[in-house]
Amino acid sequence: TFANICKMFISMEPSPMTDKIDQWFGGLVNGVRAFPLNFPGTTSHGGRKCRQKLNAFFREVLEARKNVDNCDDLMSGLMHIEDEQGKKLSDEEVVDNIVSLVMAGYESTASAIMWATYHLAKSPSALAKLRDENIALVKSKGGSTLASLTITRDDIPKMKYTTKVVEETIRMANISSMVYRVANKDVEYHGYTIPKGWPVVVWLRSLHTDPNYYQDPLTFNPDRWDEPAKTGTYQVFGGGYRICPGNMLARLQMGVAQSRRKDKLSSTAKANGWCIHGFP
Ligand code: HEM
Repeated sequence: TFANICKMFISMEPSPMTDKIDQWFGGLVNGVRAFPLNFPGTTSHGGRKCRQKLNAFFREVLEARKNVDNCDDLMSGLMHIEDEQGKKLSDEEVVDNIVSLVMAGYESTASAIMWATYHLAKSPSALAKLRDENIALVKSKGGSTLASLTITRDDIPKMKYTTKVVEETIRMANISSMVYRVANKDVEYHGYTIPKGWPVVVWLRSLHTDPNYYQDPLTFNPDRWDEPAKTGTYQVFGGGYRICPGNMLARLQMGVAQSRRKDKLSSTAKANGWCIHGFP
């Protein structure tokens, strides 16, 4: 996947350098999730260093493009895009967009697919239902094996159980466990006042595991999505103007990944004694 990202974003072919960039992104993601202690040796500090290396690298690519740009990739698109007044993005904004898009769109979906694998492996009944749906889909398209299944847009509405698996996975996995906001007016909350202008961390994970909203919240139960969540209680992709713009793409990618599931996951899980570890 990362090799594809490098091709699409900066027309770069796989090389030892792309491996290095992948590692820097890994370090950056760890740093973002870590406690923000910025001194040498901490994960947060390591993340900041990775970010500096990424900035320097993408800046170099961008500078080289200023002389000759015959590429048809994301960086080129960002360099040339103009708003209604003809204003272009600054160099810093181009680099920031590249870094945030890779961070937001790559690790997030990959982690979510990993968590789906984990939960399905621990839940043989859910895996069996998913498999039944996939096999029915294969047959409806005249195929005989899961490997032959190619999902098209028309298939998506038929993948009802798959959709429930996807929603239940992202509810439980909470890949983005929080969003950041600023209070735009004084807010009273449980006897406390959050003054206007204060930065606030909205801890989404507690919302999605609150027994007031989700019965038996730590149990993986895709069928709970037979009923929609109560308004405001499901914000895996954030909300409002800043809602994740990749949310439908992520759901689609996760759904397609589920269509190739084998039925041997549960024995692998048992053999390996898998257990849940929260994100740091
Ligand atoms: C399971 C996968 C994903 C999850 C759980 C997720 C979750 C989130 C969350 C919670 C936010 C913050 C929204 C807010 O502040 O209200 C966000 C922002 C964002 N996401 Fe995602 N995301 C996922 C996949 C993706 C993908 C695939 C892309 C792009 C290809 C993407 C691009 C972005 C961008 C650019 C932002 C920043 C939006 C802004 O600040 O205006 N995300 N995402």
